[in-house]
Amino acid sequence: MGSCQKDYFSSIKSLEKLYHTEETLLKHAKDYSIFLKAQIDKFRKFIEVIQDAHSKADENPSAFIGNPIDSFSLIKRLVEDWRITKSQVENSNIFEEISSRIDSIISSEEYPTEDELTGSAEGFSRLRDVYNLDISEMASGFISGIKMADSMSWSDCFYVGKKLYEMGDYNNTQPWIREALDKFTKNHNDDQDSVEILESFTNITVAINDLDTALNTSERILKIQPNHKSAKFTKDTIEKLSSIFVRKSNPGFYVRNSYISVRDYKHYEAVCRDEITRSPSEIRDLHCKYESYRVPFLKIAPFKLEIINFDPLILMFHGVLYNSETLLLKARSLPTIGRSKVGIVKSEISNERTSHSSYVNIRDEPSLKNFVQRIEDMTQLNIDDFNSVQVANYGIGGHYAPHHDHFGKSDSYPQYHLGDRISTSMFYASEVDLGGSTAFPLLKVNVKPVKGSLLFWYNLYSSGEQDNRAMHAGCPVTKGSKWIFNVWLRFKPQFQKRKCDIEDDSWKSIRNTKH
Ligand SMILES: O=C(O)CCC(=O)C(=O)O
Ligand SMILES: [Fe+2]
Repeated sequence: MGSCQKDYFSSIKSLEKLYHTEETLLKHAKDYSIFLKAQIDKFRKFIEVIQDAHSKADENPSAFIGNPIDSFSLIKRLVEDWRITKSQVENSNIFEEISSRIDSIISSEEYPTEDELTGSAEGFSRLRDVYNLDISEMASGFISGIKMADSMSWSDCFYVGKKLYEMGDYNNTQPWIREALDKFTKNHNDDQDSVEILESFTNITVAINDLDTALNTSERILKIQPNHKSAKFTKDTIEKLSSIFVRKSNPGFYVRNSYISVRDYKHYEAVCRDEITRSPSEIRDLHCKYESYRVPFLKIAPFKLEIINFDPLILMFHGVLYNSETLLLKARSLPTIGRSKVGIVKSEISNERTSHSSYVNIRDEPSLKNFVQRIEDMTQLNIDDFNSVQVANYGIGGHYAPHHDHFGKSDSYPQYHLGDRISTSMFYASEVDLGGSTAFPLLKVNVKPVKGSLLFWYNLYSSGEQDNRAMHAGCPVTKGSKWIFNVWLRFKPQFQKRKCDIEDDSWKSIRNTKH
């Protein structure tokens, strides 16, 4: 041993040194156990929160996730919280088994992606915009005055804000971040653990130019850590700036999606909210009737027809879709259903239209023979060239911004020789719990979905000119899910069916589009 011998046992001093070494080890061990305990407490809390949510859903999971708050929380938990939990478990090296189990779920193909969380947050902002919802109310689980879910946590609200920020929707970012901060402040004391969170609040509020909030959070950080560099920098900069400029408490810029031309969009939103409606004299002559169109079969079972608008004609036929037909069309659409696209020639995914859709070839389905016949009976149009039904499904916050079903100016659409889309026949294939109506902004008409009914309208004047008054939209779905089946018939095969005016009556567009 020679010179290597430390002779600890012979030296109190040396033993004392060892004692201190062990003391340090012990401290490390304690730190480690505190860390583990904190991890376990966090983990337990995480389990409790999810367990809590699941026990409420046990009886009827589909009703539970059928509202925007719970469905957002579910996706957020899957996309964010489970990933974080997984990495915490991994780091502690203790739960390798659990980690690999979680991993196999997280990496499975069905697992929601970041895009889903983004889409869900975007739906939130749309609901708020279109229905003028109050964010605090939403965050406490209320939508349009109805209690739909438990309160959202501060981090749920923060993630909504963060996602909206990433999407460039800065105007909607601020209220969510402020709501998150309010919740965080109510439920936490400012201590060392808060610093990182307050930093995130500071960063995002600086980014959206909400400098009042950024100043508040950096001052709070400095109370906990007086030498915190970036908080100091932020505070100093804001104070310097405000000695030069008058500080605004609102974000200094306003960005929304490019398809929103503000005036028309505001008008459409007001029609969705039933804030803009027709006057009593405009609706005076509307009525319901039994209609058999001189078809012998319909004499026995006439259509229940509701006239929604006279010019342009909008009709609603009630009780014209059987459950068996709904199930069949949905089932046939499922293998190919995907995110809806817009544009006829070069169609692409857009947040103008946030639904899923696909086409089903009805000529392949002998059991849809009556369904096809019914379309002919209702529309009184020629259906020889119609072969496929578009099946579309909207989730919460899903919508279709105002648009025309006619082809616009393009002459390169499919089967051009058949002419433009003369009419739309749209079946409502589900009840929608809240929202999801079909709005005709220029006509101030807002039709609520009724399962099993068909909404019919013309997109062209009888002269064949495009009738722009028929502009329409699918208002965002607030609760539940919306299914529709679309049938578009073409102009040219109707030459013997719809009396064709020689006069170009497109001037009506100009006269009737004022609002
Ligand atoms: O969802 C709606 O109510 C409207 C759908 C629509 O306009 C379309 O699919 O072209
Ligand atoms: Fe449409």
